[in-house]
Amino acid sequence: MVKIEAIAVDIDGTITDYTRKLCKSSIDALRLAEENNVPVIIVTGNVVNYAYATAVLIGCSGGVVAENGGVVFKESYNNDRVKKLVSKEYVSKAVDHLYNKLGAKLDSSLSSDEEYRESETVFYKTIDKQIILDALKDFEDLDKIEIYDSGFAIHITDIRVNKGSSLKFLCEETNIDINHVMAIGDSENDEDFLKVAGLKVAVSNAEDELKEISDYICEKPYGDGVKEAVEKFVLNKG
Ligand SMILES: O=C(O)COP(=O)(O)O
Ligand SMILES: [Mg+2]
Repeated sequence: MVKIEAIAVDIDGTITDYTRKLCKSSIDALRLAEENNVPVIIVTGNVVNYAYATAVLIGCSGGVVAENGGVVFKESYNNDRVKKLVSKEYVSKAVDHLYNKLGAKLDSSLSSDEEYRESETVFYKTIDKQIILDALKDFEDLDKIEIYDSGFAIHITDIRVNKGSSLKFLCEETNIDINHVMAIGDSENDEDFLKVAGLKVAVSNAEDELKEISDYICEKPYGDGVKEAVEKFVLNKG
């Protein structure tokens, strides 16, 4: 069994419940990991300031991958702590295309944190993903973007980055061997970072596609699943 030297963990649906409330069990488990010198990296589709606050409030020291890989944050970057890894050029073009096709009905679904998003655009699931996919069928740069359904929202991101490529980048910058990272997630936007990590874990509420690529599927959902994985693979309690 590979020795776990860091944990990479998703936020929504993994350390939170389905209403996005943080699970106490995951807070306790991740703090215990940190106390055992296993840093925790937050890997999320949320914006960097939201992810940063989550990391600080829990006590995670490993840095942050935000916006599905578009932005990373690490304390040790000193004056350059937040790094934007891709431009919003193609995403913005895609969003213009969507507005041209679908008009004002998109407005009510646009995520309220859009003004903070550096590299992607997010719509609430009040609009159907299929409507977005259909409207983008004739978008000229369709091969430059990716559409994810995180289970909580629909993300339009740049194909050049994902949670996996940016986790790798962050690990290289901070001298963490990715083969010794345990990655935990719940949804389709987590596949890329589970794939690059040494140990791939899905919480029990995860979608089937993620479970299929995982080394371990938790018996428990959400934060209780995170606790289960930390106890089993980091604290070696079973
Ligand atoms: O931003 C979302 O829609 C979900 O966020 P997550 O990647 O932390 O689950
Ligand atoms: Mg999630």
